[in-house]
Amino acid sequence: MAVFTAVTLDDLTLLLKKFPLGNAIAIKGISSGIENSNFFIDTERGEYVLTIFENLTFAQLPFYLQLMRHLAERGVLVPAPVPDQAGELVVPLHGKPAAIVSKLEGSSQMAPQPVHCAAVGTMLAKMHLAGRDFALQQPNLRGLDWWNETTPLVLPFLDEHNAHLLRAEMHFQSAFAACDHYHRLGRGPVHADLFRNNVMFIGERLTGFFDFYFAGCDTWLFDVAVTVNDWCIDVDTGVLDAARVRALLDAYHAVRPFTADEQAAWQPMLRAAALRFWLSRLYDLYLPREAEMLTPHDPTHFERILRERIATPAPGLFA
Ligand SMILES: Nc1ncnc2c1ncn2[C@@H]1O[C@H](COP(=O)(O)OP(=O)(O)OP(=O)(O)O)[C@@H](O)[C@H]1O
Ligand SMILES: N[C@@H](CCO)C(=O)O
Repeated sequence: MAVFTAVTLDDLTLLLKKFPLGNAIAIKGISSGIENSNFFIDTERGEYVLTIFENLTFAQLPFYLQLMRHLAERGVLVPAPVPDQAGELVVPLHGKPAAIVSKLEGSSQMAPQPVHCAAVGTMLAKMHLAGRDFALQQPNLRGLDWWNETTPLVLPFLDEHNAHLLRAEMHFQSAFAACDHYHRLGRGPVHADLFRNNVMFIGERLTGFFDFYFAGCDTWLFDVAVTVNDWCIDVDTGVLDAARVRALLDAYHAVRPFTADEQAAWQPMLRAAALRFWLSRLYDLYLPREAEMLTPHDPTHFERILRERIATPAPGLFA
């Protein structure tokens, strides 16, 4: 159950007085999700999603919501935030920041085939291109600096085998981030968490990307690597499925062609993307925040993926 802050129909009626959405008709808590309180709301103008942000502050939210607005205005399929009568995208509700966004149709595709991966690749490339003229800047808050801060916090909890892997990979990634071709990689706003559960489909048609609350400015290739490490694997082993990898990468390449620098950076970037989620899952498991209310995700999944990416080269970005 992931409604941490309750909202009644009366609360919604009051809130909607500030929005051009007509009267409130119904509100229903959404049970999935571990970060925020989410609700489907029915209004006289249609169906929307209301989110109360449990951890992000008023100051942090404009980057995410304005990015979603920017992308939606450019035809990228993402929830469009609804401004209130004063033009604000973030409003207070029960003392916490809240936002209303359009509701995407469809559901998550948790057993993707190449056709789904191709649709994700196409939309991801469109998103990267559409983000090029986005004015706000925010670093990826789960990037190398955060890995450096987090590694010493989780190391004491690891056995020698995993501690060795983590130290060695941090060493490898620090060298990678310092090399010339890394600095030539294309950059911009990235989703940075585009897992199967953050994309909607109706059948084979992609209807939208959502949950932008780990977005930040980073290399586009990092976003591709995060996405491939989730969409194109056998979930039990972490081994890449060549047909799905090819479908996703070819579709992306057709919209925004990969560069030679990206090709050279691809194998280390897949490792970086695995490390990022291994670390965050270790952190959530061993150092849970006070407000954390649900079971953390299993870190061993990403330990397995990291070991597999080190052991087995992935298919290249292009032929
Ligand atoms: N714009 C939207 N349109 C349709 N459904 C949505 C939308 N936003 C959220 N949802 C639904 O709400 C659920 C929870 O949302 P979300 O994943 O953003 O929650 P969270 O607590 O931020 O998540 P997470 O666990 O992924 O960190 C989603 O699985 C989806 O079913
Ligand atoms: N996608 C992340 C959770 C944060 O959305 C994970 O699987 O660890």
